[in-house]
Amino acid sequence: MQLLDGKKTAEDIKNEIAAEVQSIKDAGGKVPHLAAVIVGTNGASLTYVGSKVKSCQQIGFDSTLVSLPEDITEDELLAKIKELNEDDDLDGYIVQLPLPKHIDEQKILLAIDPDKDVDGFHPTNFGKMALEMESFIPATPFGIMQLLERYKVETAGKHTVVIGRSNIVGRPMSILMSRKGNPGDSTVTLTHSRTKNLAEFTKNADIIITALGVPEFLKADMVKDGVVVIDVGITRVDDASNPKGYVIKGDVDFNEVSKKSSFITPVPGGVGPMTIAMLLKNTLLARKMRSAKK
Ligand SMILES: Nc1nc(=O)c2c([nH]1)NC[C@@H]1CN(c3ccc(C(=O)N[C@@H](CCC(=O)O)C(=O)O)cc3)C=[N+]21
Repeated sequence: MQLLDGKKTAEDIKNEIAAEVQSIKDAGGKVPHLAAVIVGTNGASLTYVGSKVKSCQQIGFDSTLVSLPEDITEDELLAKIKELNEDDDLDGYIVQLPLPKHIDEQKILLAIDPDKDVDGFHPTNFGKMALEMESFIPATPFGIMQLLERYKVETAGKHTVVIGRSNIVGRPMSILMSRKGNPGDSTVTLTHSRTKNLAEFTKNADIIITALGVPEFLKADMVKDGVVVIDVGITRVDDASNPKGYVIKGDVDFNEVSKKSSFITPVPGGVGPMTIAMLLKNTLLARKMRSAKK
């Protein structure tokens, strides 16, 4: 069993980006500038946005945190987005999801300038991804592809089973694994809450990618020997014995499933840190594209 160490790989990627930022600076250029919009306060969202800001400082990006009240109207949020689209200093931004229920998420994502959409959630970028054109790849799927690439996990001709069809992980992941190239060239099954006999699929999978949010859902008897397991689940489970008051659990029963795996990601320290690294990578790409345009 080999661990796919997201924490270490994310550090490597951040160091590579930091070196590029330094050479931009040396050449007298403008460093990338990333903003995050967060509406209201949710513990997990704050953690994520907090580590993003910290990473920006670490690698020499400019960063802006746009904190908006929970009761902001849709029109007010759209006005803010227009402002960010027009801000010439800003290279890319994300609008942290989920948004409060009174705001139409689709409408907000459509308003983001696709050239600044470093989350890759705008239909233009999603479409380009599906058509194998160059685009911003959503950070979590992009991070998973990087892990597979850097650890030289074979994917061509393999049967990949994705569990979960969310717009930000499961569905884009199924598209990326079926695209031509390495990693890719996989035969993909996208499973979800209406799938019957899920274990019949997972037992036949060479690669399993779980993005479900159900702690320890995937058990050892659901996988075959030598399987590659990518665990995208991160659920906070109350735990009074932990100083934080909670522990983070993935979708995979790691202790048992790891015994049968050829490669497996841990939680925490797997896909999560990669997500942040790839968001930074997309922001660097956005900066390069914008400077090439002028
Ligand atoms: N527009 C938007 N884009 C996102 O990419 C996005 C989002 N909204 N909303 C929330 C989810 C969640 N997400 C995480 C990223 C990193 C970790 C991460 O680094 N996790 C650490 C543990 C962190 C902890 O202690 O909670 C780990 O897995 O090792 C977690 C969660 C990005 N998301």
